[in-house]
Amino acid sequence: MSEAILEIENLTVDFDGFRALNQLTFSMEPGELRVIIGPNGAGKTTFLDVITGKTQPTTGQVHFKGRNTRRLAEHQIARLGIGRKFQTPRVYLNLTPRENLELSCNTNKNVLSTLFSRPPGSDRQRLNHLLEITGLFLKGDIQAALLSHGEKQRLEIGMLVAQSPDLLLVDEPVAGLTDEETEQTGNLLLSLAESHSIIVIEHDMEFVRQIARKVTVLHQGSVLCEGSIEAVQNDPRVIEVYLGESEADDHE
Ligand SMILES: Nc1ncnc2c1ncn2[C@@H]1O[C@H](COP(=O)(O)OP(=O)(O)OP(=O)(O)O)[C@@H](O)[C@H]1O
Repeated sequence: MSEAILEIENLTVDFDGFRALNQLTFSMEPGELRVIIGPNGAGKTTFLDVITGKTQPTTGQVHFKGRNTRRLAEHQIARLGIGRKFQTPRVYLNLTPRENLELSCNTNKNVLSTLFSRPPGSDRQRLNHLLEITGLFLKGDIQAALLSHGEKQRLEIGMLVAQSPDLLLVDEPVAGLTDEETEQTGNLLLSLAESHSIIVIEHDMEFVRQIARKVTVLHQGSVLCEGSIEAVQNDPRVIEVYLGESEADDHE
């Protein structure tokens, strides 16, 4: 078995006395596409926040590619090879998808030099490849403002990939998307999974079924169970946790 790309031991995060993560232990192999689910407040976002260095754990360790990230700042962790996609797309709306991707490929360049110089051949090939895998090749030269919400989401995933991270963290990528856009985003993540390790947080179970190989269920800041989507959905502990949540919703 190869060395884990991400190894997390006994992670605890306390916010003013509230325990958001509780002795959480998690491990992931290189090349895995792991989906994390869990009811509201289970700690999913906090989990990503600790991996990226945005939140410091109260206790516990995160090792990325064998390196303890404890004393590293957010930008240093990003540079080690962790890229994060937030829920809302953050693309430059007045630039084209191609220009957005080019800026991300070369973070040393600024907007003006990107707009006024032609990229060398190898970069052009890479940009074309990114436009192809995100399904934006035919829209590569229109203003990004004209893209649909789903296309903007895929563009932002492409921008993340342009920075060549080893591990992609993707938070609720299909919230607010149509069924067709959801499927396209799923296909994009599946094709990226051939060459990246990916963690996806998602509530949409249809989408989870489309992409998931292994699912981790979080509950009250700890791992409740892990396994295939079928195993997890039939696990009585998971059923109980989700039933409890929908009963609470009914009483709101
Ligand atoms: N900065 C903070 N200060 C205090 N409590 C916080 C803070 N951040 C998160 N929490 C609490 O920690 C718990 C876990 O939050 P988190 O956002 O990680 O859950 P989640 O699983 O991502 O939930 P959701 O699915 O609703 O996004 C929640 O009860 C939340 O209110």
